[in-house]
Amino acid sequence: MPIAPLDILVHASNILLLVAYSVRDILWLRWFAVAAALTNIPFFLLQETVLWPPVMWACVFTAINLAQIWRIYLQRRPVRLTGDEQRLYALGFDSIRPRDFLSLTMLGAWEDAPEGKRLLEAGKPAEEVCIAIDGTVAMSRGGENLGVLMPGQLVGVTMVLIGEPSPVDARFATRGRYIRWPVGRLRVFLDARPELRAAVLAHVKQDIARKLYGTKAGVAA
Ligand SMILES: Nc1ncnc2c1ncn2[C@@H]1O[C@@H]2COP(=O)(O)O[C@H]2[C@H]1O
Repeated sequence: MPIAPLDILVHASNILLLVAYSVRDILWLRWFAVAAALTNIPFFLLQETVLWPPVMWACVFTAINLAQIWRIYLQRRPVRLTGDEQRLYALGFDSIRPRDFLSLTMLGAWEDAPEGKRLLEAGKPAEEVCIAIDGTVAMSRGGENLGVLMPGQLVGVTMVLIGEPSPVDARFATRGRYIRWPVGRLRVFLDARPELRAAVLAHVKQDIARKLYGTKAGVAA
């Protein structure tokens, strides 16, 4: 059976669609789907009576696929961390994927701290969890010095976990720089991302264990 020249477009389009359904990467699937639709459109346009409905639907599918392709490229962009983020990442967050880590830091706010800046007030609940990347944080209770937290250690996390007011004051013993996350926003954010939540909780457990046993990254008296 001879193949009409215009029918070649339909065959080519369906072969492209076949390839689209065979690939495993969603990005390639969408590119082949776009190619299939664009190959098919001239077939409908070149009929004696132009077949507008399939042309219109092919355009709709192509637009959706192109928008999704754009989104996938944005998601797959290499992650670039700022100086602060790189420093924090190196301070013990390297078990978290850089892209997840970036979304976590974007939720927080970076601040410079003068010496004496208070992060926790005895008797008040911790509303924020903080981590210094520079400077040390001294803890005290009733004037008694309880030790210092080093850069990379969480400040306020045990209070957040047990839901009780802080028994200690925590203040920067030196000038420093730190990131802070409001507890409420952090909870909502992590509840929607179970994998990242598990990774963050693993990090929290390690942090608490180090504080408990006073390892080199733990509380220094
Ligand atoms: N009674 C205490 N004695 C010594 N350190 C404490 C005491 N209570 C709390 N801390 C420390 O103070 C820190 C405040 O931040 P975290 O809750 O992350 O972890 C807390 C502990 O490391």
